[in-house]
Amino acid sequence: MDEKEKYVIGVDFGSDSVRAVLINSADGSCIASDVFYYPQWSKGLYCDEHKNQFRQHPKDHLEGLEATIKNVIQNSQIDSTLIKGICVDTTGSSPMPVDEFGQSLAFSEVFQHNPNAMMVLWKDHTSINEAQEINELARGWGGDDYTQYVGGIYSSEWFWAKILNIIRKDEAVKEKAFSWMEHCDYITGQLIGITSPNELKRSRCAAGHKAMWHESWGGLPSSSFLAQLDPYLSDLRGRLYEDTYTSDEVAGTLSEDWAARLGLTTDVVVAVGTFDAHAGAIGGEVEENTLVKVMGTSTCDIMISSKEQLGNTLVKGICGQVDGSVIPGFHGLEAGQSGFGDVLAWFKNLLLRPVSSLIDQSQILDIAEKEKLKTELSKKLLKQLSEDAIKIPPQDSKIVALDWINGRRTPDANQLLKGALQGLEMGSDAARVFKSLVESICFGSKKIVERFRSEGVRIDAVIGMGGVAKQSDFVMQTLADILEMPIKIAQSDQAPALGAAMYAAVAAEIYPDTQTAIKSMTNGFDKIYHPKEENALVYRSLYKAYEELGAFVENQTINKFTTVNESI
Ligand SMILES: Nc1ncnc2c1ncn2[C@@H]1O[C@H](COP(=O)(O)OP(=O)(O)O)[C@@H](O)[C@H]1O
Ligand SMILES: O=C(CO)[C@@H](O)[C@@H](O)COP(=O)(O)O
Repeated sequence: MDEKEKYVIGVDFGSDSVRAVLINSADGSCIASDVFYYPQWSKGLYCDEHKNQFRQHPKDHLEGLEATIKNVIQNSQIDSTLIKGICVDTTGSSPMPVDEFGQSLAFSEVFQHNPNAMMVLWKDHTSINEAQEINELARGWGGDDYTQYVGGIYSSEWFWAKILNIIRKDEAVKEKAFSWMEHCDYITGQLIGITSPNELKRSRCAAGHKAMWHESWGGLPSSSFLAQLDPYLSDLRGRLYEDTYTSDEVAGTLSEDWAARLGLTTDVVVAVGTFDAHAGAIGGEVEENTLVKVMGTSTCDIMISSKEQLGNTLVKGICGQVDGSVIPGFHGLEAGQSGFGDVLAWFKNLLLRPVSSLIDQSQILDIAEKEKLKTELSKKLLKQLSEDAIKIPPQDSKIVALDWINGRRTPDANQLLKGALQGLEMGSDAARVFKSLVESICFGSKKIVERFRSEGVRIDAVIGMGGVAKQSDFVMQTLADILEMPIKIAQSDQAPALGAAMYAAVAAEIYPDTQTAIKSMTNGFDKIYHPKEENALVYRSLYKAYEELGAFVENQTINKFTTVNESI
Protein backbone atom coordinates (compact mmCIF):
# COMPACT_ATOMS: atom_id res chain seq x y z
CA MET A 1 0.00 0.00 0.00
CA ASP A 2 1.24 3.51 -0.85
CA GLU A 3 2.26 5.14 2.44
CA LYS A 4 0.63 8.35 1.29
CA GLU A 5 -2.64 6.78 0.19
CA LYS A 6 -5.21 8.42 2.44
CA TYR A 7 -8.77 9.44 1.76
CA VAL A 8 -11.12 11.95 3.30
CA ILE A 9 -14.85 12.55 3.04
CA GLY A 10 -16.61 15.91 2.77
CA VAL A 11 -20.36 16.08 3.39
CA ASP A 12 -22.32 19.12 2.20
CA PHE A 13 -25.89 19.60 3.45
CA GLY A 14 -27.63 22.00 1.03
CA SER A 15 -31.20 23.29 1.10
CA ASP A 16 -32.73 20.41 -0.87
CA SER A 17 -30.14 17.66 -0.75
CA VAL A 18 -27.01 16.37 0.93
CA ARG A 19 -23.91 15.56 -1.13
CA ALA A 20 -20.90 13.50 -0.08
CA VAL A 21 -17.55 13.24 -1.86
CA LEU A 22 -14.73 10.81 -1.23
CA ILE A 23 -11.45 12.53 -2.02
CA ASN A 24 -7.91 11.31 -2.45
CA SER A 25 -6.03 13.58 -0.07
CA ALA A 26 -2.83 13.39 -2.13
CA ASP A 27 -4.20 15.37 -5.07
CA GLY A 28 -7.82 16.23 -4.28
CA SER A 29 -9.21 13.96 -6.97
CA CYS A 30 -12.81 12.98 -6.41
CA ILE A 31 -13.06 9.19 -6.29
CA ALA A 32 -16.82 9.04 -5.74
CA SER A 33 -19.71 11.35 -5.03
CA ASP A 34 -23.34 10.86 -4.12
CA VAL A 35 -26.50 12.97 -3.68
CA PHE A 36 -29.54 12.33 -1.49
CA TYR A 37 -32.70 14.48 -1.76
CA TYR A 38 -34.50 14.99 1.56
CA PRO A 39 -37.67 12.85 1.31
CA GLN A 40 -39.94 14.72 3.75
CA TRP A 41 -38.73 18.14 2.61
CA SER A 42 -39.36 17.29 -1.05
CA LYS A 43 -43.01 16.61 -0.16
CA GLY A 44 -43.23 20.07 1.37
CA LEU A 45 -43.87 18.69 4.87
CA TYR A 46 -43.63 21.08 7.84
CA CYS A 47 -43.34 24.10 5.54
CA ASP A 48 -45.74 26.90 4.72
CA GLU A 49 -44.46 29.07 1.88
CA HIS A 50 -47.15 31.66 2.52
CA LYS A 51 -45.82 32.23 6.02
CA ASN A 52 -42.19 31.86 4.92
CA GLN A 53 -41.96 28.89 7.25
CA PHE A 54 -39.32 26.36 6.19
CA ARG A 55 -38.56 23.50 8.55
CA GLN A 56 -36.68 20.25 7.99
CA HIS A 57 -36.99 17.00 9.92
CA PRO A 58 -33.54 15.76 11.05
CA LYS A 59 -34.61 12.26 9.99
CA ASP A 60 -34.08 13.47 6.40
CA HIS A 61 -30.56 14.54 7.30
CA LEU A 62 -29.50 11.42 9.20
CA GLU A 63 -30.84 9.14 6.47
CA GLY A 64 -28.97 11.20 3.89
CA LEU A 65 -25.78 11.22 5.94
CA GLU A 66 -25.74 7.45 6.17
CA ALA A 67 -26.81 6.79 2.58
CA THR A 68 -24.36 9.18 0.91
CA ILE A 69 -21.32 8.14 2.95
CA LYS A 70 -22.08 4.44 2.45
CA ASN A 71 -22.55 4.99 -1.27
CA VAL A 72 -19.31 6.89 -1.81
CA ILE A 73 -17.38 4.21 0.07
CA GLN A 74 -19.04 1.44 -1.89
CA ASN A 75 -18.72 3.15 -5.26
CA SER A 76 -15.07 4.04 -4.72
CA GLN A 77 -14.16 0.41 -4.07
CA ILE A 78 -11.24 1.55 -1.90
CA ASP A 79 -10.17 -0.15 1.29
CA SER A 80 -12.26 1.75 3.86
CA THR A 81 -9.46 1.69 6.46
CA LEU A 82 -7.69 4.25 4.26
CA ILE A 83 -10.39 6.80 5.08
CA LYS A 84 -8.90 9.11 7.71
CA GLY A 85 -11.21 12.03 8.16
CA ILE A 86 -14.70 13.47 7.67
CA CYS A 87 -15.97 17.05 7.83
CA VAL A 88 -19.55 18.20 7.54
CA ASP A 89 -20.82 21.53 6.27
CA THR A 90 -24.44 22.62 6.34
CA THR A 91 -26.63 25.60 5.59
CA GLY A 92 -26.99 28.21 8.29
CA SER A 93 -28.25 29.67 10.40
CA SER A 94 -30.30 26.51 10.69
CA PRO A 95 -30.74 25.86 14.43
CA MET A 96 -32.75 23.13 16.13
CA PRO A 97 -33.92 22.55 19.69
CA VAL A 98 -32.32 19.61 21.52
CA ASP A 99 -32.82 17.90 24.88
CA GLU A 100 -30.19 17.63 27.64
CA PHE A 101 -28.52 14.77 25.75
CA GLY A 102 -28.27 16.83 22.58
CA GLN A 103 -30.92 14.80 20.76
CA SER A 104 -33.38 16.55 18.47
CA LEU A 105 -36.84 17.02 20.00
CA ALA A 106 -38.30 16.02 16.64
CA PHE A 107 -37.40 12.37 17.33
CA SER A 108 -39.64 12.19 20.40
CA GLU A 109 -43.19 10.92 19.95
CA VAL A 110 -44.75 14.12 21.20
CA PHE A 111 -42.91 16.37 18.79
CA GLN A 112 -42.40 14.15 15.76
CA HIS A 113 -44.82 16.20 13.62
CA ASN A 114 -44.31 19.58 15.27
CA PRO A 115 -42.41 21.96 12.90
CA ASN A 116 -41.31 24.07 15.88
CA ALA A 117 -39.32 21.10 17.20
CA MET A 118 -37.45 20.71 13.89
CA MET A 119 -34.54 22.40 12.21
CA VAL A 120 -35.39 25.96 11.23
CA LEU A 121 -33.89 26.30 7.76
CA TRP A 122 -31.83 29.42 6.99
CA LYS A 123 -34.53 30.76 4.65
CA ASP A 124 -37.32 30.60 7.25
CA HIS A 125 -38.38 34.22 7.77
CA THR A 126 -40.98 33.80 10.50
CA SER A 127 -38.89 35.79 13.00
CA ILE A 128 -38.79 39.20 11.35
CA ASN A 129 -40.28 40.90 14.43
CA GLU A 130 -37.83 39.20 16.77
CA ALA A 131 -34.88 40.26 14.61
CA GLN A 132 -36.16 43.82 14.71
CA GLU A 133 -36.44 43.62 18.50
CA ILE A 134 -32.85 42.34 18.78
CA ASN A 135 -31.62 45.18 16.58
CA GLU A 136 -33.40 47.83 18.60
CA LEU A 137 -32.12 46.44 21.89
CA ALA A 138 -28.54 45.98 20.63
CA ARG A 139 -28.39 49.64 19.59
CA GLY A 140 -30.14 51.10 22.60
CA TRP A 141 -29.43 49.02 25.69
CA GLY A 142 -26.32 50.92 26.75
CA GLY A 143 -23.81 48.08 26.50
CA ASP A 144 -21.84 46.68 23.56
CA ASP A 145 -23.64 46.83 20.24
CA TYR A 146 -23.54 43.11 19.60
CA THR A 147 -24.38 43.59 15.93
CA GLN A 148 -21.13 45.40 15.14
CA TYR A 149 -19.36 42.32 13.77
CA VAL A 150 -22.40 41.08 11.84
CA GLY A 151 -22.78 44.11 9.61
CA GLY A 152 -24.78 46.24 12.08
CA ILE A 153 -28.11 44.51 11.41
CA TYR A 154 -29.25 41.23 12.96
CA SER A 155 -31.25 39.14 10.51
CA SER A 156 -34.37 37.01 10.90
CA GLU A 157 -32.37 34.25 9.19
CA TRP A 158 -30.23 33.92 12.31
CA PHE A 159 -29.94 31.95 15.54
CA TRP A 160 -31.31 34.18 18.34
CA ALA A 161 -34.21 35.59 16.33
CA LYS A 162 -35.37 32.09 15.40
CA ILE A 163 -35.10 30.76 18.95
CA LEU A 164 -36.94 33.77 20.37
CA ASN A 165 -39.74 33.34 17.88
CA ILE A 166 -40.24 29.66 18.59
CA ILE A 167 -40.06 29.74 22.37
CA ARG A 168 -42.62 32.55 22.36
CA LYS A 169 -45.11 30.68 20.27
CA ASP A 170 -44.63 27.12 21.49
CA GLU A 171 -44.61 26.62 25.25
CA ALA A 172 -44.17 22.85 24.97
CA VAL A 173 -41.05 23.17 22.81
CA LYS A 174 -39.71 25.90 25.09
CA GLU A 175 -40.09 23.64 28.11
CA LYS A 176 -38.24 20.72 26.50
CA ALA A 177 -35.62 22.69 24.56
CA PHE A 178 -32.70 22.32 26.94
CA SER A 179 -30.33 23.74 24.34
CA TRP A 180 -30.12 24.61 20.63
CA MET A 181 -27.65 23.51 18.02
CA GLU A 182 -26.71 24.73 14.58
CA HIS A 183 -27.20 22.00 12.00
CA CYS A 184 -23.43 21.66 11.38
CA ASP A 185 -22.81 21.06 15.10
CA TYR A 186 -25.72 18.66 15.47
CA ILE A 187 -24.59 16.40 12.61
CA THR A 188 -20.97 16.47 13.79
CA GLY A 189 -22.10 15.56 17.32
CA GLN A 190 -24.12 12.63 15.96
CA LEU A 191 -21.12 11.26 14.07
CA ILE A 192 -18.77 11.38 17.05
CA GLY A 193 -21.33 10.45 19.68
CA ILE A 194 -20.54 13.56 21.72
CA THR A 195 -23.92 15.16 21.71
CA SER A 196 -24.03 16.76 25.15
CA PRO A 197 -24.70 20.47 24.53
CA ASN A 198 -21.95 21.50 26.96
CA GLU A 199 -19.29 19.15 25.62
CA LEU A 200 -19.72 19.36 21.86
CA LYS A 201 -17.17 21.64 20.16
CA ARG A 202 -19.24 24.30 18.40
CA SER A 203 -18.39 25.84 15.07
CA ARG A 204 -16.65 29.24 15.15
CA CYS A 205 -18.13 29.95 11.74
CA ALA A 206 -21.73 29.41 12.88
CA ALA A 207 -21.26 31.13 16.24
CA GLY A 208 -19.51 34.20 14.86
CA HIS A 209 -21.66 34.86 11.81
CA LYS A 210 -25.05 34.02 13.26
CA ALA A 211 -25.03 34.06 17.09
CA MET A 212 -23.05 37.29 17.70
CA TRP A 213 -20.24 35.33 19.38
CA HIS A 214 -17.12 37.47 19.67
CA GLU A 215 -14.00 37.14 21.79
CA SER A 216 -14.00 40.83 22.68
CA TRP A 217 -17.15 40.49 24.82
CA GLY A 218 -16.40 37.04 26.15
CA GLY A 219 -18.28 34.95 23.62
CA LEU A 220 -22.07 35.07 23.29
CA PRO A 221 -24.00 38.25 24.19
CA SER A 222 -24.25 38.76 27.94
CA SER A 223 -27.00 37.27 30.09
CA SER A 224 -28.27 40.71 31.00
CA PHE A 225 -28.71 41.59 27.32
CA LEU A 226 -30.43 38.29 26.55
CA ALA A 227 -32.66 38.57 29.63
CA GLN A 228 -34.14 41.77 28.22
CA LEU A 229 -35.31 39.79 25.22
CA ASP A 230 -36.55 36.82 27.23
CA PRO A 231 -35.38 35.16 30.49
CA TYR A 232 -35.32 31.84 28.58
CA LEU A 233 -32.46 33.19 26.45
CA SER A 234 -30.33 34.26 29.40
CA ASP A 235 -30.77 30.81 31.00
CA LEU A 236 -30.07 29.19 27.66
CA ARG A 237 -26.75 31.04 27.41
CA GLY A 238 -25.32 28.79 30.14
CA ARG A 239 -26.47 25.72 28.22
CA LEU A 240 -24.83 26.74 24.94
CA TYR A 241 -21.07 27.29 24.73
CA GLU A 242 -18.23 29.61 25.67
CA ASP A 243 -15.45 28.53 23.33
CA THR A 244 -15.75 27.95 19.61
CA TYR A 245 -13.52 26.04 17.22
CA THR A 246 -12.33 26.40 13.65
CA SER A 247 -12.86 23.56 11.19
CA ASP A 248 -9.21 22.56 10.95
CA GLU A 249 -9.65 21.24 14.50
CA VAL A 250 -10.76 17.80 15.63
CA ALA A 251 -14.28 17.53 17.07
CA GLY A 252 -13.79 13.85 17.91
CA THR A 253 -13.56 10.46 16.28
CA LEU A 254 -16.34 8.39 14.78
CA SER A 255 -18.58 6.78 17.41
CA GLU A 256 -18.88 3.00 17.54
CA ASP A 257 -22.45 3.25 16.36
CA TRP A 258 -21.65 5.36 13.29
CA ALA A 259 -18.45 3.45 12.52
CA ALA A 260 -20.50 0.24 12.41
CA ARG A 261 -23.26 1.82 10.32
CA LEU A 262 -20.81 3.22 7.78
CA GLY A 263 -18.32 0.37 7.72
CA LEU A 264 -15.49 2.59 8.99
CA THR A 265 -13.21 2.43 12.02
CA THR A 266 -13.51 4.47 15.20
CA ASP A 267 -10.12 6.02 14.33
CA VAL A 268 -11.68 8.21 11.66
CA VAL A 269 -11.27 11.83 12.73
CA VAL A 270 -14.28 14.14 12.46
CA ALA A 271 -13.46 17.85 12.08
CA VAL A 272 -15.49 20.65 13.64
CA GLY A 273 -18.48 21.47 11.44
CA THR A 274 -18.92 24.60 9.33
CA PHE A 275 -21.22 26.32 6.85
CA ASP A 276 -21.54 25.34 3.20
CA ALA A 277 -20.41 28.66 1.78
CA HIS A 278 -17.30 28.90 3.93
CA ALA A 279 -16.31 25.34 3.00
CA GLY A 280 -17.05 26.31 -0.61
CA ALA A 281 -14.58 29.17 -0.38
CA ILE A 282 -11.93 26.67 0.73
CA GLY A 283 -12.85 24.31 -2.13
CA GLY A 284 -12.60 27.25 -4.57
CA GLU A 285 -9.13 28.38 -3.48
CA VAL A 286 -10.16 31.56 -1.71
CA GLU A 287 -7.43 34.16 -1.26
CA GLU A 288 -7.25 37.78 -0.23
CA ASN A 289 -9.02 40.33 -2.46
CA THR A 290 -10.96 37.56 -4.21
CA LEU A 291 -14.73 37.29 -3.95
CA VAL A 292 -15.97 33.70 -3.90
CA LYS A 293 -19.61 33.45 -4.89
CA VAL A 294 -21.40 30.24 -3.96
CA MET A 295 -24.42 30.38 -6.23
CA GLY A 296 -27.20 27.94 -5.47
CA THR A 297 -30.64 28.47 -3.96
CA SER A 298 -29.19 31.64 -2.44
CA THR A 299 -25.75 33.18 -2.79
CA CYS A 300 -23.10 33.43 -0.17
CA ASP A 301 -20.35 35.82 -1.07
CA ILE A 302 -17.22 35.02 0.89
CA MET A 303 -13.93 36.88 1.25
CA ILE A 304 -10.97 36.60 3.57
CA SER A 305 -8.86 39.40 4.92
CA SER A 306 -5.73 39.37 7.01
CA LYS A 307 -5.96 41.11 10.36
CA GLU A 308 -3.45 43.69 9.12
CA GLN A 309 -5.44 44.46 5.99
CA LEU A 310 -8.84 44.66 7.71
CA GLY A 311 -7.53 46.62 10.69
CA ASN A 312 -10.43 48.04 12.71
CA THR A 313 -12.81 48.20 9.76
CA LEU A 314 -16.35 47.10 10.57
CA VAL A 315 -17.92 46.32 7.21
CA LYS A 316 -21.49 47.67 7.26
CA GLY A 317 -24.46 45.72 5.99
CA ILE A 318 -22.86 42.29 5.51
CA CYS A 319 -23.38 38.99 7.38
CA GLY A 320 -20.34 39.33 9.51
CA GLN A 321 -16.60 39.28 9.81
CA VAL A 322 -15.33 36.42 11.89
CA ASP A 323 -11.81 35.48 12.88
CA GLY A 324 -11.13 32.03 11.43
CA SER A 325 -14.55 31.36 9.88
CA VAL A 326 -12.89 30.37 6.59
CA ILE A 327 -9.10 30.12 7.03
CA PRO A 328 -7.72 30.14 10.56
CA GLY A 329 -5.66 33.30 11.09
CA PHE A 330 -7.75 35.36 8.63
CA HIS A 331 -11.06 37.11 9.04
CA GLY A 332 -13.82 35.53 6.98
CA LEU A 333 -16.27 38.06 5.53
CA GLU A 334 -19.71 36.87 4.45
CA ALA A 335 -22.40 38.58 2.41
CA GLY A 336 -25.06 37.13 0.14
CA GLN A 337 -28.51 37.14 -1.43
CA SER A 338 -31.47 35.34 0.16
CA GLY A 339 -32.67 34.33 -3.27
CA PHE A 340 -30.56 33.60 -6.34
CA GLY A 341 -31.37 30.26 -8.01
CA ASP A 342 -34.53 30.41 -5.88
CA VAL A 343 -35.74 33.49 -7.79
CA LEU A 344 -35.51 31.49 -11.02
CA ALA A 345 -37.03 28.43 -9.31
CA TRP A 346 -39.98 30.61 -8.26
CA PHE A 347 -40.64 31.57 -11.89
CA LYS A 348 -40.23 27.97 -13.00
CA ASN A 349 -42.82 26.83 -10.42
CA LEU A 350 -45.14 29.67 -11.39
CA LEU A 351 -45.25 28.25 -14.92
CA LEU A 352 -45.11 24.59 -13.99
CA ARG A 353 -47.73 24.26 -11.26
CA PRO A 354 -50.87 24.97 -13.32
CA VAL A 355 -49.42 22.96 -16.21
CA SER A 356 -48.77 20.02 -13.87
CA SER A 357 -52.38 20.20 -12.62
CA LEU A 358 -53.61 20.04 -16.21
CA ILE A 359 -51.32 17.10 -16.94
CA ASP A 360 -52.75 15.33 -13.85
CA GLN A 361 -56.26 15.86 -15.18
CA SER A 362 -55.39 14.65 -18.68
CA GLN A 363 -57.45 11.77 -20.07
CA ILE A 364 -54.96 10.90 -22.79
CA LEU A 365 -51.95 9.97 -20.63
CA ASP A 366 -51.60 7.15 -18.13
CA ILE A 367 -50.10 7.76 -14.67
CA ALA A 368 -46.57 6.75 -15.64
CA GLU A 369 -46.63 8.99 -18.72
CA LYS A 370 -47.91 11.91 -16.67
CA GLU A 371 -45.10 11.57 -14.14
CA LYS A 372 -42.52 11.24 -16.92
CA LEU A 373 -43.80 14.35 -18.65
CA LYS A 374 -43.85 16.39 -15.43
CA THR A 375 -40.29 15.33 -14.58
CA GLU A 376 -39.10 16.18 -18.07
CA LEU A 377 -40.72 19.61 -18.00
CA SER A 378 -39.27 20.35 -14.59
CA LYS A 379 -35.79 19.30 -15.72
CA LYS A 380 -35.83 21.27 -18.98
CA LEU A 381 -37.78 24.43 -18.25
CA LEU A 382 -34.93 26.61 -16.92
CA LYS A 383 -32.68 25.53 -19.78
CA GLN A 384 -35.38 26.34 -22.33
CA LEU A 385 -36.07 29.74 -20.78
CA SER A 386 -32.32 30.46 -20.83
CA GLU A 387 -32.04 29.49 -24.51
CA ASP A 388 -34.92 31.82 -25.35
CA ALA A 389 -33.68 34.67 -23.14
CA ILE A 390 -30.13 34.59 -24.49
CA LYS A 391 -31.50 35.58 -27.90
CA ILE A 392 -32.85 38.87 -26.51
CA PRO A 393 -30.11 41.52 -26.61
CA PRO A 394 -29.61 43.52 -23.37
CA GLN A 395 -30.72 46.74 -25.08
CA ASP A 396 -34.15 45.12 -25.59
CA SER A 397 -34.58 44.52 -21.84
CA LYS A 398 -37.65 46.56 -20.97
CA ILE A 399 -38.70 44.87 -17.75
CA VAL A 400 -36.97 45.82 -14.52
CA ALA A 401 -37.14 43.22 -11.77
CA LEU A 402 -36.17 43.22 -8.11
CA ASP A 403 -34.60 40.06 -6.72
CA TRP A 404 -35.92 40.46 -3.15
CA ILE A 405 -38.51 37.71 -3.50
CA ASN A 406 -37.09 36.03 -0.39
CA GLY A 407 -36.15 39.32 1.29
CA ARG A 408 -32.79 41.05 1.13
CA ARG A 409 -29.85 39.55 2.94
CA THR A 410 -27.16 42.04 1.92
CA PRO A 411 -26.35 44.83 1.67
CA ASP A 412 -28.33 45.78 4.81
CA ALA A 413 -30.53 42.82 5.74
CA ASN A 414 -34.24 43.48 5.42
CA GLN A 415 -36.43 40.42 5.11
CA LEU A 416 -39.60 42.53 4.89
CA LEU A 417 -38.69 43.56 1.37
CA LYS A 418 -40.36 41.77 -1.53
CA GLY A 419 -39.63 41.25 -5.19
CA ALA A 420 -41.17 43.36 -7.96
CA LEU A 421 -41.58 43.55 -11.72
CA GLN A 422 -41.88 46.87 -13.51
CA GLY A 423 -42.61 47.63 -17.14
CA LEU A 424 -44.79 44.66 -18.11
CA GLU A 425 -46.57 45.01 -21.45
CA MET A 426 -48.41 42.72 -23.85
CA GLY A 427 -45.14 41.63 -25.42
CA SER A 428 -43.65 40.58 -22.06
CA ASP A 429 -43.40 36.88 -22.70
CA ALA A 430 -41.90 34.25 -20.39
CA ALA A 431 -38.40 34.62 -21.83
CA ARG A 432 -38.42 38.39 -21.26
CA VAL A 433 -39.66 38.08 -17.69
CA PHE A 434 -37.07 35.36 -17.06
CA LYS A 435 -34.33 37.54 -18.50
CA SER A 436 -35.31 40.41 -16.22
CA LEU A 437 -35.15 38.06 -13.21
CA VAL A 438 -31.68 36.88 -14.21
CA GLU A 439 -30.58 40.50 -14.57
CA SER A 440 -32.06 41.32 -11.16
CA ILE A 441 -30.13 38.60 -9.32
CA CYS A 442 -26.94 39.79 -11.03
CA PHE A 443 -27.66 43.43 -10.13
CA GLY A 444 -28.16 42.22 -6.55
CA SER A 445 -24.66 40.74 -6.74
CA LYS A 446 -23.28 44.04 -8.04
CA LYS A 447 -24.78 45.82 -5.03
CA ILE A 448 -22.77 43.53 -2.76
CA VAL A 449 -19.54 44.14 -4.69
CA GLU A 450 -20.13 47.89 -4.46
CA ARG A 451 -20.74 47.65 -0.72
CA PHE A 452 -17.52 45.76 -0.07
CA ARG A 453 -15.60 48.29 -2.13
CA SER A 454 -17.20 51.34 -0.53
CA GLU A 455 -16.29 49.88 2.88
CA GLY A 456 -12.66 49.62 1.80
CA VAL A 457 -12.49 45.91 0.92
CA ARG A 458 -10.62 45.44 -2.36
CA ILE A 459 -12.00 42.94 -4.89
CA ASP A 460 -9.66 42.05 -7.74
CA ALA A 461 -11.11 38.72 -8.84
CA VAL A 462 -14.34 36.71 -8.71
CA ILE A 463 -14.70 32.95 -8.38
CA GLY A 464 -18.04 31.21 -8.95
CA MET A 465 -19.31 27.83 -7.82
CA GLY A 466 -22.54 26.04 -6.90
CA GLY A 467 -25.52 24.75 -8.86
CA VAL A 468 -26.20 27.92 -10.87
CA ALA A 469 -22.54 28.58 -11.69
CA LYS A 470 -22.13 25.04 -13.00
CA GLN A 471 -25.42 24.83 -14.88
CA SER A 472 -26.13 28.20 -16.41
CA ASP A 473 -23.87 29.84 -18.98
CA PHE A 474 -26.60 32.43 -19.41
CA VAL A 475 -26.61 33.56 -15.77
CA MET A 476 -22.83 33.50 -15.54
CA GLN A 477 -22.28 35.53 -18.71
CA THR A 478 -24.89 38.08 -17.57
CA LEU A 479 -23.14 38.27 -14.19
CA ALA A 480 -19.72 38.86 -15.80
CA ASP A 481 -21.25 41.58 -18.02
CA ILE A 482 -22.91 43.27 -15.05
CA LEU A 483 -19.98 43.01 -12.63
CA GLU A 484 -17.62 43.98 -15.46
CA MET A 485 -15.15 41.42 -14.16
CA PRO A 486 -14.09 37.98 -15.35
CA ILE A 487 -15.54 35.09 -13.32
CA LYS A 488 -13.57 31.87 -12.91
CA ILE A 489 -15.66 28.78 -12.28
CA ALA A 490 -14.39 26.16 -9.86
CA GLN A 491 -13.88 22.84 -11.59
CA SER A 492 -15.47 20.74 -8.86
CA ASP A 493 -19.21 20.14 -9.10
CA GLN A 494 -19.18 19.87 -5.32
CA ALA A 495 -16.81 22.63 -4.22
CA PRO A 496 -18.29 23.00 -0.68
CA ALA A 497 -17.99 19.24 -0.09
CA LEU A 498 -14.43 19.35 -1.48
CA GLY A 499 -13.62 22.22 0.90
CA ALA A 500 -15.03 20.20 3.80
CA ALA A 501 -12.80 17.29 2.75
CA MET A 502 -9.81 19.68 2.86
CA TYR A 503 -10.68 20.62 6.44
CA ALA A 504 -10.96 16.90 7.23
CA ALA A 505 -7.45 16.35 5.82
CA VAL A 506 -6.05 19.02 8.16
CA ALA A 507 -7.93 17.69 11.19
CA ALA A 508 -6.63 14.20 10.37
CA GLU A 509 -3.09 15.65 10.30
CA ILE A 510 -2.53 14.77 6.65
CA TYR A 511 -1.68 18.45 6.10
CA PRO A 512 -0.32 20.91 8.65
CA ASP A 513 -2.79 23.71 7.83
CA THR A 514 -5.71 24.71 5.64
CA GLN A 515 -3.64 26.65 3.09
CA THR A 516 -1.36 23.67 2.46
CA ALA A 517 -4.40 21.43 2.06
CA ILE A 518 -5.89 23.86 -0.49
CA LYS A 519 -2.65 23.93 -2.52
CA SER A 520 -2.37 20.15 -2.60
CA MET A 521 -6.01 19.23 -3.07
CA THR A 522 -7.37 21.98 -5.33
CA ASN A 523 -9.31 20.92 -8.40
CA GLY A 524 -8.63 24.23 -10.17
CA PHE A 525 -11.00 26.01 -12.55
CA ASP A 526 -12.68 24.86 -15.72
CA LYS A 527 -14.13 28.00 -17.27
CA ILE A 528 -13.81 31.78 -17.33
CA TYR A 529 -16.62 34.12 -18.30
CA HIS A 530 -15.21 37.40 -19.64
CA PRO A 531 -17.39 40.53 -19.64
CA LYS A 532 -18.56 41.73 -23.03
CA GLU A 533 -17.99 45.46 -23.26
CA GLU A 534 -21.04 46.22 -25.40
CA ASN A 535 -23.33 44.47 -22.89
CA ALA A 536 -21.59 46.04 -19.88
CA LEU A 537 -22.41 49.52 -21.17
CA VAL A 538 -26.12 48.73 -21.54
CA TYR A 539 -26.22 47.10 -18.11
CA ARG A 540 -24.73 50.20 -16.47
CA SER A 541 -27.87 52.14 -17.32
CA LEU A 542 -30.22 49.24 -16.54
CA TYR A 543 -28.53 49.01 -13.13
CA LYS A 544 -29.65 52.57 -12.42
CA ALA A 545 -33.24 51.56 -13.19
CA TYR A 546 -32.84 48.58 -10.82
CA GLU A 547 -31.56 50.88 -8.07
CA GLU A 548 -34.44 53.31 -8.60
CA LEU A 549 -37.02 50.53 -8.41
CA GLY A 550 -35.26 49.21 -5.29
CA ALA A 551 -35.37 52.60 -3.59
CA PHE A 552 -39.06 52.98 -4.46
CA VAL A 553 -40.02 49.54 -3.12
CA GLU A 554 -37.92 50.03 0.01
CA ASN A 555 -39.63 53.36 0.77
CA GLN A 556 -43.05 51.83 0.20
CA THR A 557 -42.17 48.98 2.55
CA ILE A 558 -40.94 51.32 5.28
CA ASN A 559 -44.12 53.42 4.99
CA LYS A 560 -46.36 50.35 5.05
CA PHE A 561 -44.54 48.86 8.04
CA THR A 562 -44.66 52.16 9.96
CA THR A 563 -48.38 52.61 9.25
CA VAL A 564 -49.19 49.03 10.34
CA ASN A 565 -47.15 49.44 13.54
CA GLU A 566 -48.76 52.78 14.34
CA SER A 567 -52.25 51.36 13.88
CA ILE A 568 -51.58 48.48 16.33
N1 LIG B 1 -30.19 25.74 -15.78
C1 LIG B 1 -30.31 26.48 -14.67
N2 LIG B 1 -30.33 27.83 -14.77
C2 LIG B 1 -30.42 28.59 -13.67
N3 LIG B 1 -30.54 28.10 -12.41
C3 LIG B 1 -30.54 26.78 -12.26
C4 LIG B 1 -30.43 25.89 -13.37
N4 LIG B 1 -30.47 24.64 -12.89
C5 LIG B 1 -30.60 24.73 -11.55
N5 LIG B 1 -30.65 26.02 -11.15
C6 LIG B 1 -30.83 26.55 -9.78
O1 LIG B 1 -29.81 26.02 -8.93
C7 LIG B 1 -30.29 26.05 -7.58
C8 LIG B 1 -29.74 24.83 -6.81
O2 LIG B 1 -28.37 25.00 -6.61
P1 LIG B 1 -27.48 23.94 -5.79
O3 LIG B 1 -26.15 24.58 -5.59
O4 LIG B 1 -27.52 22.65 -6.53
O5 LIG B 1 -28.27 23.69 -4.44
P2 LIG B 1 -28.18 24.25 -2.92
O6 LIG B 1 -28.55 25.69 -2.93
O7 LIG B 1 -29.17 23.40 -2.21
O8 LIG B 1 -26.77 24.06 -2.41
C9 LIG B 1 -31.81 26.05 -7.65
O9 LIG B 1 -32.30 27.26 -7.08
C10 LIG B 1 -32.12 26.03 -9.16
O10 LIG B 1 -33.19 26.90 -9.48
O1 LIG C 1 -26.31 31.52 4.64
C1 LIG C 1 -25.67 30.53 4.43
C2 LIG C 1 -24.36 30.35 5.10
O2 LIG C 1 -24.09 31.41 5.97
C3 LIG C 1 -26.10 29.40 3.54
O3 LIG C 1 -26.08 28.25 4.29
C4 LIG C 1 -27.46 29.60 2.94
O4 LIG C 1 -27.41 30.71 2.13
C5 LIG C 1 -27.93 28.38 2.14
O5 LIG C 1 -27.10 28.05 1.07
P1 LIG C 1 -27.63 27.30 -0.27
O6 LIG C 1 -28.20 28.37 -1.15
O7 LIG C 1 -28.60 26.26 0.09
O8 LIG C 1 -26.36 26.73 -0.88
